[in-house]
Amino acid sequence: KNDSSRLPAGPRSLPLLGNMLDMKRNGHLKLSEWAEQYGPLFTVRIGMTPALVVSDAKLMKELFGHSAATGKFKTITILELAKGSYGVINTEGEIWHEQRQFLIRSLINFGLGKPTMEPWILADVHEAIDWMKKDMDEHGTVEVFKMYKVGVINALSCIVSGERQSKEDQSFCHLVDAMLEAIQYSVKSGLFFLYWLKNIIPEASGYNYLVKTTDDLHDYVEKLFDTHSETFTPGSPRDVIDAYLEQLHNATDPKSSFFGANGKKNAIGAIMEIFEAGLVTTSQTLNWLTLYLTHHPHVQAKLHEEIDRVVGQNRDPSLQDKPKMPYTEAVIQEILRISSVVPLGVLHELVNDIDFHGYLLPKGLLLIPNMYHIHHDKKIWGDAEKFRPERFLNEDESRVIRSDLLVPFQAGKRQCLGEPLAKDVLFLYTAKIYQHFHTLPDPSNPIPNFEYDDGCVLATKPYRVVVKSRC
Ligand code: HEM
Repeated sequence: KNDSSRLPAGPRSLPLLGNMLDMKRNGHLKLSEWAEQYGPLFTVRIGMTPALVVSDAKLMKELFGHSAATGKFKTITILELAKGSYGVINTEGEIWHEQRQFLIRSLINFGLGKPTMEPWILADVHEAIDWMKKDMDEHGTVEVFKMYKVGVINALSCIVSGERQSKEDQSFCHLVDAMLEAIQYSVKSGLFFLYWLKNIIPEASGYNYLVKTTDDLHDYVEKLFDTHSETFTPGSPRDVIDAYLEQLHNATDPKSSFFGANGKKNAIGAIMEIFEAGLVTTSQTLNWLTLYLTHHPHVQAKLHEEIDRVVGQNRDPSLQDKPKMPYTEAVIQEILRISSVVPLGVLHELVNDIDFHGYLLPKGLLLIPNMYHIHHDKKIWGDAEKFRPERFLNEDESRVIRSDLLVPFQAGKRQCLGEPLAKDVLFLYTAKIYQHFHTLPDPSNPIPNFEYDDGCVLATKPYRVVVKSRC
């Protein structure tokens, strides 16, 4: 039954475009404004399609935990990025379930939470430190984002293909970057939500660019796959790609999502998604971290004090130090809250009608998790716009408070599967970079700019900092 009359009220919308004009720039701020006006559940229209906006963490967890909420909104990225609905992010139903379980298992088998992972990540941080010193000597300031991106892509590559990218050859990083840039552009142009724009303005909407960058990344990953298959020995997988090859090799049931040509498409889709979903989110979180720490010297000083006390200067930080470093953890949690790099999460679509808090939510309804609002709601956080890690510490600052209201990885059945990896990378980078450096404002640009480039991901404006060695 498709009865949208039982949806909660929301702002008035235009025919054909719905509320898209209001949401075109900084849509998350508009949705936050509407949440103040209409409350935790309200309806907007993406083009002609109704979407329920959920602006309360508890309701969001409840709704996204429902199995009917595991469908996906068919954005341009779903239709183009994995060349159809393949992989994990872009699939639904049995295929999604099978692929998600397999990817989680493979990530665990090849690194996640394993002692082998830590030296890989630390090797990249050491390299980032050398780069920063070099950049500093040559230019007097450093663009940290460049280093963070290379480091994160290497951490992901180690698990996926067992290889690190050489710092001289950043071709893979550029491919992922170009595709992510194309997605950001498609959000700004409206194409991301209004797929039909591709037929009217394929160039101006960024459609042609999106197809090209997606094809380039797809071809690169496919080649990686094919090269792996030349040296792969069944029964001895070396990394995530080998694990897929093994699974494809053993798939005999034509109904399996690992079988035949579709099996390979799912595998390539999933590998592309690890980089698409993991790179920009994690590296932008680190980028925000350095921006905030640089312009909040008292927070940086407290972080330095904790690192010096627990780790000292004679060894690398380790994940085992985490429980003894509540301030470092609180800084990371506060960055995840204040930057909200994925401000509206990923849009889902209901696969069945459901009753929810007195409303009949129809099949096909889009679901928007208003995470930015949840993280910036003054009723919850008080001084929400202030960077204050202490909000995540108990009174004597000896223990981290884990808040149910912090939901950067979304919630429910499709919650980010890279969360543990992202958290390890964030911890080791923060502890190692700030063990080694003070970061200070660029003297030629000393006023902090916390504005962002809008899109699926909130990116900092480009900035540079001065780094000063502490050892
Ligand atoms: C700070 C870093 C990260 C943030 C903020 C983040 C955030 C998110 C969010 C909001 C979702 C949507 C969940 C949903 O649809 O319910 C998601 C999904 C996903 N993320 Fe992450 N992510 C991060 C890092 C990573 C990393 C490092 C990986 C790599 C393994 C990754 C892989 C994925 C995948 C494969 C999905 C799709 C899950 C599914 O549809 O079942 N993410 N992420």
